[in-house]
Amino acid sequence: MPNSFQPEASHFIGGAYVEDTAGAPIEVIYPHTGEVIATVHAATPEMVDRALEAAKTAQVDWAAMTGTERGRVLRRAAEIMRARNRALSEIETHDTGKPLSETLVADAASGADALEYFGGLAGTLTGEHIPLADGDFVYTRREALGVCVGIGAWNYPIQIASWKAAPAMACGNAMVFKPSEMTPLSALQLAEILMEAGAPAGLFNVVQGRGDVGGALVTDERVAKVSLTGSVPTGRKVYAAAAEGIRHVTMELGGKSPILVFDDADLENAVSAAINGNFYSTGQICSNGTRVFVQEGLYERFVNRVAERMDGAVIGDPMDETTTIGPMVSGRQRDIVAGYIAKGAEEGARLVKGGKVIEGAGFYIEPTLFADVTDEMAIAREEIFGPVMSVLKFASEDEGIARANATGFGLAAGVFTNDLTRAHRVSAAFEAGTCYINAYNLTPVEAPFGGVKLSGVGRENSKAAIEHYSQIKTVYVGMNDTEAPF
Ligand SMILES: NC(=O)c1ccc[n+]([C@@H]2O[C@H](COP(=O)([O-])OP(=O)(O)OC[C@H]3O[C@@H](n4cnc5c(N)ncnc54)[C@H](O)[C@@H]3O)[C@@H](O)[C@H]2O)c1
Repeated sequence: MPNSFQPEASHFIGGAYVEDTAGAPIEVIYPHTGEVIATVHAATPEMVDRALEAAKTAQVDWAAMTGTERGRVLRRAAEIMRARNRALSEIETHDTGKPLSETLVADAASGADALEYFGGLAGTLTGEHIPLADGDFVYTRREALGVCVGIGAWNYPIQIASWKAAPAMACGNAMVFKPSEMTPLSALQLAEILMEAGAPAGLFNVVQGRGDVGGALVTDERVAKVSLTGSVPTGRKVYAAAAEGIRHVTMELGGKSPILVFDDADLENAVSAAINGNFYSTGQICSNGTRVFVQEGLYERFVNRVAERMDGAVIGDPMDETTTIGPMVSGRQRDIVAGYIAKGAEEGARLVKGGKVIEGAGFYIEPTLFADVTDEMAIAREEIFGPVMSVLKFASEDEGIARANATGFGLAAGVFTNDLTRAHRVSAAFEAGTCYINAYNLTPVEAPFGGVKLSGVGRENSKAAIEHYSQIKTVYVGMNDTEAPF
């Protein structure tokens, strides 16, 4: 068993690794081999309490620093993260099974972007001055919320941790982060990096555990804000639990996003986007465009071309840098996907390519293409979170938009067309938080990211995230005598 992935201890609290073996063990499985590569322990109530207390204490002095000083720490952390990109990517590949060809460019690299971006923004955060009658005025102070809780999903562990921690810390908050129990390793690395970059002990803490540990964090009275990345069912629970204490929330939840490909689209670009938007990270991406609506005139050519291009997928050892499709994160997730594939075939979709579980120790399944999918089929309605593309046929623009929006989700949407006005008209009509024109699934830190409808509330990345990690205090200044009726 490779033991280089065993962390020094399960949790990172108050600036140091902390172990408490009284918590239930959680095995970390390498999805390529099914081997246990590390074991951590779920946080006991005592660990949760210590982490929240450490965050509460650290937050006071951190918020008193200038934004420029806070930003310096974040930008230093970004540099350390970039310098360690390969080691962090190898951890992420072993934790998630995602190929190294991806983790080298999309995980810690994106986390570093967030630290750098919000590090740069920290010094610019200000309130405003509002002049009133007779010399009175109001000024506003942009203040931190306090202790924030971050809860992560397993598909982009260090990216999710960084996307939450960076804006939180830029605004003067402290954080307790709970990674997904499937992928507990890399958030500990982020905690180490932040300490090395000069963050005070207790500013960013990591506790391990399952939903019960998440639940304990969400309802603690020391917590001002909860940011969750996860599924809609978990989102409902966490949002409701946070509401009890009137806590701020950001909910980054699931999706079933549409891509509309019109007859006049550039075929190769649309096919590339559909491949990226369904098979990158073996399909385990919230904003994937899993319902690909293709206009009648291009439909057969599109389906054939996707199938041809799928022959170029390199499935296998995720540590081999030529691999483009790794295993699913777990046997359970692979079985869920296999179940959807069986249902798709049963419900009459045309299986064009793939569809089979790849037998062996790892959790592999073939990238799968279904054509002739209809709106009522389970594969067109439910989030699969695996490498399954559904292609549906449409005729008119109005029909395409109506069907694209006929879902409870609203995370992302894409349109491929060379008609300039149609591209903008369709984007305006999409019920989605992020829309793409002749592109798909790019998430630069400068752009707001988040969902509408069941896909969530709040935005990550960009200046918009600042609104979700700070609050405005109004200070009214009287410059005149105070009048009273008696
Ligand atoms: N919108 C986004 O930015 C985004 C990004 C990645 C993944 N996702 C979504 O995440 C899902 C896949 O991730 P997952 O399977 O890890 O999600 P999940 O909902 O099962 O778990 C997410 C996290 O919530 C925790 N949790 C579970 N129950 C809880 C409770 N009652 N209280 C507090 N915390 C609790 C889990 O331990 C985990 O850390 C998909 O639906 C995907 O679309 C969304």
